[in-house]
Amino acid sequence: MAQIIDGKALAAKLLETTSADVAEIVAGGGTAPGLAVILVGNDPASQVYVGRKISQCRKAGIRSVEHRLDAETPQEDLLALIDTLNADAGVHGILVQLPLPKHIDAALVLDRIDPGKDVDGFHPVNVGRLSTGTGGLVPCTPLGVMLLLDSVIEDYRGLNVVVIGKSNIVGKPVSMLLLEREATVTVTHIETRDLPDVARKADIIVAAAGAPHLVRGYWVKPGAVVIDVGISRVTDFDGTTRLVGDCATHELDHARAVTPVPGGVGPMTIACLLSNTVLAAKRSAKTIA
Ligand SMILES: Nc1nc2c(c(=O)[nH]1)N[C@@H](CN(C=O)c1ccc(C(=O)N[C@@H](CCC(=O)O)C(=O)O)cc1)CN2
Repeated sequence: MAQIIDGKALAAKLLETTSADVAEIVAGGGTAPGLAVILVGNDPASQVYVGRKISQCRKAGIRSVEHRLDAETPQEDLLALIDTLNADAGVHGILVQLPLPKHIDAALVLDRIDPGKDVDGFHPVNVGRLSTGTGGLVPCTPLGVMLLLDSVIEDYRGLNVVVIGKSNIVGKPVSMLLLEREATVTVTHIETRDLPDVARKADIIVAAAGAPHLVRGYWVKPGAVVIDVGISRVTDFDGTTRLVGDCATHELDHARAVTPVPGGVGPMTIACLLSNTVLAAKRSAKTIA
């Protein structure tokens, strides 16, 4: 039976450490870290995620300000709000929830965030820093994936990792983090030939394709570690809906360890957002390099 890596438990631990960090900053006379969360439109899943981010901030002692904008908000208004938040010394982290409505150029918006406040790690400066291994803020989901992997793997050197999906949010940054640990990383995507054969050579699979149950049992070599980043809502015959990942976890008994969906990578994303906010606050106060 494969070990189930408990993302909820690991996220709870990280949140405890983050809360303790915040308490220490405040006890030392510093300002509590502040996070601004921008949500444009009414996407139901985004509303849930933003709600969770705000409530976790409250629990950790992070000041959070929510900016809910109408779906029709002009791009210029969103950019102007970011300019205001960039200039606000009480705001240490700025996050624009994705996806954005179609009339808004997401790249332009993300580029407008001060890189030091870019707690999502999506700004080109932070992307560059990650790819050159020179610090910066690291995107939350890839950071969460690494912490989950660190709970079962000590030494990545020479391990074969197959990343499924080449998105800017997960596939590319997680590949950079794994390269830093000297793993041998293969990034695959929709055009990759013989994907099951490629995957079968992996010691670690990071599945981030957003394709329900794409990774079947025969794709996974015995003893491999499988991190399932995908979260899709599927409807059963009787009309009930449920969340499933990119991996057919019920076929992965021969794996060494797997993350569940829900309860794996998802909770880590929010926990890492909070720890990035504290890191950004410490850097702005120059208490950390
Ligand atoms: N600005 C950003 N936008 C988006 C990001 C991001 O990191 N920054 N990631 C995703 C959405 N996301 C956070 O924003 C996110 C997704 C899922 C979860 C989560 O905890 N999932 C649960 C199950 C969810 C449920 O119960 O409905 C789980 O996997 O256990 C947290 C955050 C896209 N947008």
